[in-house]
Amino acid sequence: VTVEMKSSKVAIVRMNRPPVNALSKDLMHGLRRTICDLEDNDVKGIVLTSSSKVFCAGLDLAELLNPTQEFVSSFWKELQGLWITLYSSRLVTVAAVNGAAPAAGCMLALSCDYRMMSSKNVIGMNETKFGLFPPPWFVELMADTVGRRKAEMLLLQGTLLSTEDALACGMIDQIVE
Ligand SMILES: CCCCCCC/C=C/C(=O)SCCNC(=O)CCNC(=O)[C@H](O)C(C)(C)COP(=O)(O)OP(=O)(O)OC[C@H]1O[C@@H](n2cnc3c(N)ncnc32)[C@H](O)[C@@H]1OP(=O)(O)O
Repeated sequence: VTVEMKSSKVAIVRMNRPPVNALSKDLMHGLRRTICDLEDNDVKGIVLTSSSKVFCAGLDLAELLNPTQEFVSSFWKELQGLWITLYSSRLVTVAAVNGAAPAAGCMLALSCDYRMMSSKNVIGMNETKFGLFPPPWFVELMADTVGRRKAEMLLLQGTLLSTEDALACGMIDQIVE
């Protein structure tokens, strides 16, 4: 995770785990620590974005291949901790979605106060496409953002929306070129 101060009050927080910013346990820990440190330093707002062409590919599936019970438990704790920290942060949080944002990548964006997204990208929770279902708090985030029925349809079908369709249903707030 890298931090660039745009002024004394606004920080650009970039996920920097090539090639796709898959959320490993370490990346989630680093993100959470970064947000907490900025909160402690009188910063007012952050822009969460990526240093590569993918915003965030969601959870690191490689780390979740044949894990021990202990690892799954600590991974889950880190995931929940990151969500709680970002969602409940006192900072003004803006997601600048500058690449694909599937599954937990979408969760990060929906946990922010405002979402802008570049065109020709995709965002959504596609877990059902590979036999998983998003955790309940992912579901609630989506329902709070786009409405319950729309969320049910998107989540059941594991739909990834284009930037334009995401704007049309309110999943994002602005398209930025
Ligand atoms: C503790 C239990 C938790 C249960 C939770 C259930 C909820 C699950 C939430 C999730 O987030 S699951 C993850 C879902 N993510 C996806 O479906 C995204 C999959 N990836 C893609 O669609 C694409 O990679 C991309 C993000 C659109 C980028 O495409 P691009 O063409 O730019 O790159 P690729 O050539 O596809 O990938 C490059 C490289 O990265 C590896 N990779 C991609 N995604 C992941 C990932 N999520 N985890 C780990 N690794 C990933 C991909 O395999 C390639 O690797 P190499 O072949 O180069 O080694």
